[in-house]
Amino acid sequence: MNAHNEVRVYVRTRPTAQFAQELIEYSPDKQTVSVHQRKISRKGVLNNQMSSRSFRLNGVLHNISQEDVYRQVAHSVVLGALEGYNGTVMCFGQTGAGKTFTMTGASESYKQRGIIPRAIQEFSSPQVFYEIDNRVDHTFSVHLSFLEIYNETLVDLLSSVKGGQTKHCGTLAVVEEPEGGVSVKGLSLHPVHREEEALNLLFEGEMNKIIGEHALNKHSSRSHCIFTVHVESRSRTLSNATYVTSKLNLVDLAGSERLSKTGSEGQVQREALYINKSLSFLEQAILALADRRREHVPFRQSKLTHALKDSLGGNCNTVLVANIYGEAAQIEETLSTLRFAARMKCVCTEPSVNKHIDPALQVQTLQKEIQLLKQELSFHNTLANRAAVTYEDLTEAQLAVVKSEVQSYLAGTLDEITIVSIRQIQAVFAQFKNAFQEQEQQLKKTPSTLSMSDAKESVEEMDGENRFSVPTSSQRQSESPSRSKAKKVKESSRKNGQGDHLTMTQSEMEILVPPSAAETKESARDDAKKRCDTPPSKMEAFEVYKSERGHEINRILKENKSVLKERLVQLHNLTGIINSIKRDIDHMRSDLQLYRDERQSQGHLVSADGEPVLDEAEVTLLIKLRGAKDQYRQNYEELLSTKAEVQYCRHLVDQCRMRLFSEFESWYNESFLLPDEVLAIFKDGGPIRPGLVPVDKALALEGDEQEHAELLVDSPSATSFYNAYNRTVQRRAPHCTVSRRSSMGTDTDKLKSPAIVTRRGR
Ligand SMILES: Nc1ncnc2c1ncn2[C@@H]1O[C@H](COP(=O)(O)OP(=O)(O)OP(=O)(O)O)[C@@H](O)[C@H]1O
Repeated sequence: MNAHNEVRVYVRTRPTAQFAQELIEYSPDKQTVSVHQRKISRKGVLNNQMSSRSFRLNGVLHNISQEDVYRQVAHSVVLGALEGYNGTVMCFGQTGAGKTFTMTGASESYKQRGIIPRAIQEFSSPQVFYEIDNRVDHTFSVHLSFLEIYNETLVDLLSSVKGGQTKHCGTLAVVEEPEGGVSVKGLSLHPVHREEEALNLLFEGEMNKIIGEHALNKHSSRSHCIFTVHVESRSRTLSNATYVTSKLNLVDLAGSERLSKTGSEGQVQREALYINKSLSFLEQAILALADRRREHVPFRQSKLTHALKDSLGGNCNTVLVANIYGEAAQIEETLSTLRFAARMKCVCTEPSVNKHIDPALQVQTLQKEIQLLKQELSFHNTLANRAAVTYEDLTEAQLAVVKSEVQSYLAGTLDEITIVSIRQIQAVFAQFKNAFQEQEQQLKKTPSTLSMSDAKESVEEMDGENRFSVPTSSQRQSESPSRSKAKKVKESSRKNGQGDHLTMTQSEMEILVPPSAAETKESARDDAKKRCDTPPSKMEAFEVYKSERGHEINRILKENKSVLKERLVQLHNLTGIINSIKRDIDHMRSDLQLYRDERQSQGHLVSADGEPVLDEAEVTLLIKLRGAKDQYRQNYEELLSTKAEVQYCRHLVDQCRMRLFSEFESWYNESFLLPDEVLAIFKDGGPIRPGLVPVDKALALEGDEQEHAELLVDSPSATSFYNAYNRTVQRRAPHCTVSRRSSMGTDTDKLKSPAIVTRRGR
């Protein structure tokens, strides 16, 4: 089938003994009809001059059998319908010219059967009816409908037949389909499985047609009739959900006639008026369709044109048979019919297969596909030795794990989130989004109840013996002994005068080992009773925590801080001493040089043998210089050792602090924030354990800087800042990371480093 088709047009003459050879001439190639007429003078009298008009068509059907007519006209259209193309075969012409004979044929003679019974037969064999069970690739379902348009009224010619399917009840109406075609609402569709069933319906409909008698035809059809074969074809083997539909419209139009010629009156005359009117609208529609510049085609002017909308100019293979008389007496009507045929030939259609997708079947197909792909994935996972991954929706417990991991990651206590599936990735991103939105909400909601000065007071309250500070790297670097010396030495002697060793006994080290799941569960249960509707502020809670559950780690932290301060003082003192020695050395060197210059000017530096000569004063100076250098070296070594200890002390302090904050955060969450359902999924050995909570929130409690405190108070969950801070700390000192996944045993080993042991011994 072409993508772009012209309507095929044939002319068929009704057999007659008085064929007007001088007026109607068929070319030898049987594709052109020429009509010759005597000219009529101005006075209305015929003269001997002839006028001719030629019409080029697709074929002339003159004196040929019904079988040949079917082969030439309808066969390809019927086959197209089986392939999914819509098709229309339409007979047009003067009353009695042979339209019904062409379309339906003589019902009493099998040989003279027309296009409709032959098309039915073609459907029946071999493709559709008979071999319906034998065909392995496609199944067809065929339905028939028979519509009559009488005086602009739609009539279902098969309404009396049982077994029809009607989508809508009520009066018949032509309706536009969403996909662009048209259908007749309320018209019954009759499923057929055998040729005979189909023929029965045809004949039943024929019987119901309205027929009138007039001068030209004893059994004249007084209406337009559209016999439609609806075909649906589905693949038996393909798992895709597409199916193909088509409809084959076989149209027997009412006769075009001049009222004077039919000699009709009354009812028949009124019918003729309707018929002429609708045929005139058909002509107008054809004219519009043939003119490609016309955007609007007046299909809705009549029921006929509206019902034939997608048969005339749509995606349809359309064929017109123009039925004419051969007699001279009908030459005017013949000419008129041929003009109509010529216009129709200019109409183009765009045949295309009507593919549809069955939504239910598509869902089934996709489900099967998904199942197969899941199996494929599992198979590849097994081959690649990957852990078993499920590709189903995440359960609530799995979602809770994801949430916990994301929180830990944001808090910096988890280095990475292991990706296992797309669903998990989506859940992770959803959690990131949630976290972000929560923070945004909290920032919006939090009233600025505390001013900077209030915050400062709060910080100062926290400051003192129990105040924790995590110094930033820059702070550490800038914390020179000269700056903090006086203050820290005083503080150190006043508050931490108990000794200069790091107090890490075995029992204390155990505190740094993370609690077992059972212990944590127990403690969470104990603390659950502390829950109340409004959780206490974190600052209050932190104070309570330090004095109760976090007492031991807090004590160790304080002790380590005091040792750190001592070391810093030592470092500062040593730096002062070294600088002072260095200055002495420089002075001695310049004194020595001056002395040597003086002696050289007196010429006493070298003996007669050329050996350098030293006097007593110079020797004394040199001995002093060497002594100063030795001192310098010793102090410098001590300085290096003290620096290492300071660094290590800082690490311990950081670690203790992180631990304190982290455990406080867990305790706070479990005691006041986490709902019972979430706590319920904290199971022994399960992936979610108390303690996998953001350290950033705990860090928010530290009070070294006013800014920290303000953010903390105004927005305890303003974690972005602290996340960034925490990450920086982690980057700079990765071993300080508090991670539930890292072995705390390793951290404990670090606390026992030889440097400290050596220091303790001193
Ligand atoms: N090609 C033909 N061969 C034999 N008989 C024919 C042929 N064409 C028409 N006839 C006969 O002519 C008569 C009128 O034909 P038909 O009823 O098909 O005309 P029609 O165009 O359908 O008329 P109407 O528009 O009034 O219904 C019928 O008796 C039919 O058998």
